[in-house]
Amino acid sequence: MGKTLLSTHGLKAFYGDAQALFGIDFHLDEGEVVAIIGANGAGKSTLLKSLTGLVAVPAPAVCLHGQPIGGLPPGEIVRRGLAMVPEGRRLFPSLSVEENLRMGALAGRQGPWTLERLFQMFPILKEKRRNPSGALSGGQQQMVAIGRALMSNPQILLCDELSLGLAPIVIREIYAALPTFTAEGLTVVVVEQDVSLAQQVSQRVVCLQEGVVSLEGRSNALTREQISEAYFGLSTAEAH
Ligand SMILES: Nc1ncnc2c1ncn2[C@@H]1O[C@H](COP(=O)(O)OP(=O)(O)OP(=O)(O)O)[C@@H](O)[C@H]1O
Repeated sequence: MGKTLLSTHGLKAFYGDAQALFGIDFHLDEGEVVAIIGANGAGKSTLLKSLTGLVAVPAPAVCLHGQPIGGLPPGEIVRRGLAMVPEGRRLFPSLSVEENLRMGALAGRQGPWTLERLFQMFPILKEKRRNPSGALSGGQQQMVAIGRALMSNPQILLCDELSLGLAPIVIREIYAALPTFTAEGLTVVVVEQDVSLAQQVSQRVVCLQEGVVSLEGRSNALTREQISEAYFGLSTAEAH
């Protein structure tokens, strides 16, 4: 595995007075796919938002290539190579597929990801390039959201619940694109509610529980019991 690209150090995050993260030490090595799992409200989205400047955190709490980036404006963080596919996709529904994709390039960098490259990967988007994105199916909209993030040519792609509301066959199709991203040198984080899927698509799993890391390990080495305990705070035996 490559060297550490991104790291957090005792990361705490707040919404007003309410604390959501309680000292997260997280790291991301070059080229890996890491899955973040955890129950509703565990802090998964808050972690991603803290990395991308959407939730303000102290500068030294998040480092990219060893440089503090915590609390930088989101646009600056995109320029430094982090891009997020947000939960719920957050497209501009009245804008066309192509316009949504081009938005992603505005704050970004030069690199391998162009409109043509995305259209090769997701040919349906080429077919529908002039359609309003709001008229697409959920899976196609997710492809647009991924494509928009890739258009900024990130080093790190953070994906928040790609599978939300999608049929299993569509989810498989979306996740099948991950190896193409890593082959281009991308490092990927996926937040995923489906634990088996999270294990299948990643090399490493990090489980959050109530704002702390409750488990971390190789995806193929963690047992159901370990995950169950880390996820719910109960062992399987206790849960039944
Ligand atoms: N905008 C907000 N204002 C106040 N509290 C928030 C806000 N967003 C999240 N929280 C709280 O922060 C905690 C972590 O939420 P977060 O959305 O990060 O969890 P999550 O693991 O992503 O859950 P989910 O799977 O439901 O998206 C929860 O207690 C949640 O209620």
